[in-house]
Amino acid sequence: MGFIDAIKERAKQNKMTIVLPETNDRRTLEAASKILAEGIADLVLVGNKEEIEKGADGLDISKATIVDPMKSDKLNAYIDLLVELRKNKGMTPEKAEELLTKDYLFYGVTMVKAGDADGMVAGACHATADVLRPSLQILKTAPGTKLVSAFFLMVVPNCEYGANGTFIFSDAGLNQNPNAEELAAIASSSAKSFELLVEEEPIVAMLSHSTKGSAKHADVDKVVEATKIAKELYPEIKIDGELQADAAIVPSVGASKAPESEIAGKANVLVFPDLDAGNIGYKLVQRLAKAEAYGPITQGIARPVNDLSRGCCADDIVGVIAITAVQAAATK
Ligand SMILES: CC(C)(COP(=O)(O)OP(=O)(O)OC[C@H]1O[C@@H](n2cnc3c(N)ncnc32)[C@H](O)[C@@H]1OP(=O)(O)O)[C@@H](O)C(=O)NCCC(=O)NCCS
Ligand SMILES: CC(=O)OP(=O)(O)O
Repeated sequence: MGFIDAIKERAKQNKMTIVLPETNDRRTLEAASKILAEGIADLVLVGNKEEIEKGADGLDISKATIVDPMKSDKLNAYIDLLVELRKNKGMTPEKAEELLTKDYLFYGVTMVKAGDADGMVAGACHATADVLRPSLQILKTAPGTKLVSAFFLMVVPNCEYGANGTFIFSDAGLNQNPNAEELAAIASSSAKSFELLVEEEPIVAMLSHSTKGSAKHADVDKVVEATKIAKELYPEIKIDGELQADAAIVPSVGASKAPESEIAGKANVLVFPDLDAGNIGYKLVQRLAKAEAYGPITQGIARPVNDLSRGCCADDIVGVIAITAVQAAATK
């Protein structure tokens, strides 16, 4: 069974409730109809009932719960919750009502915070910052986590590298220029996410344009330092760096460029030095190698809220909803 089919089966066995706020997006409604037909999760669609039903013409979304913020009997409780959580940041009841009724992302995240949904998926028609900012502000980080980061679960067809072509690419969505400590934290979270979602041992490569001193630059020094920190803080993780991408995943290149490394040539978790590299890298593999790309999946938020690329298709949304359900079940 392939990666995403295995995730769907796991989601079906422990059904979670996922909220979808982008109900004006046809791909989201198509994904909703597939999720409900396959029994992968229970869904809450946020928006005006008539408009959603019109947008879903020809699709069966009858098993979804539709919540209209303007008519919701929870609105006052959510206003109070938002004010309580953000009063130090200037949140007033008026602002909270405006956010909750006009911005469905805020309504969805607040539902998750209140325990009325287990997770949220959005981003088909909102930029990543607009999806992640309310999530970070309202849900905050999981216990024991300081840094939230975001990865793509990549499934590359006909690929012998990684875990039969399955990889985590991290951080490909959130932290723009992580320092060495932050890169080490991203490596640790990504290893845990790989274990949870792929159910295989993570083998982590800290990527660079240099392999074991082949190039000299401050950017290389950052990755070397991050690798040192990660090895000290997380001795249980199989990790090495700095490695170029070919040395990280291709056994013959790893053996030639980094013969002492136990990781080189075997990596399945690729930690990129910054968001430029991670985001550009995932999109190239997705488009040129025709890989499935699920994400950006967040790690380290108290409850799962996951993002999408605006270039996604309905099946990508189905995959991210199933992944969100598995993350939610693991933390419930
Ligand atoms: C996600 C993002 C919007 C956060 O931006 P920001 O400017 O830090 O936002 P804010 O300052 O409003 O922060 C919001 C809250 O999140 C917290 N936060 C921000 N980044 C965080 C992180 N990585 N981990 C944990 N908390 C974080 C802040 O501490 C803040 O908390 P507070 O409001 O309670 O004090 C920003 O990192 C971003 O734009 N990233 C790039 C996204 C992107 O364009 N990706 C490319 C396409 S996938
Ligand atoms: C993940 C990502 O790059 O998102 P978008 O394509 O929407 O900018």
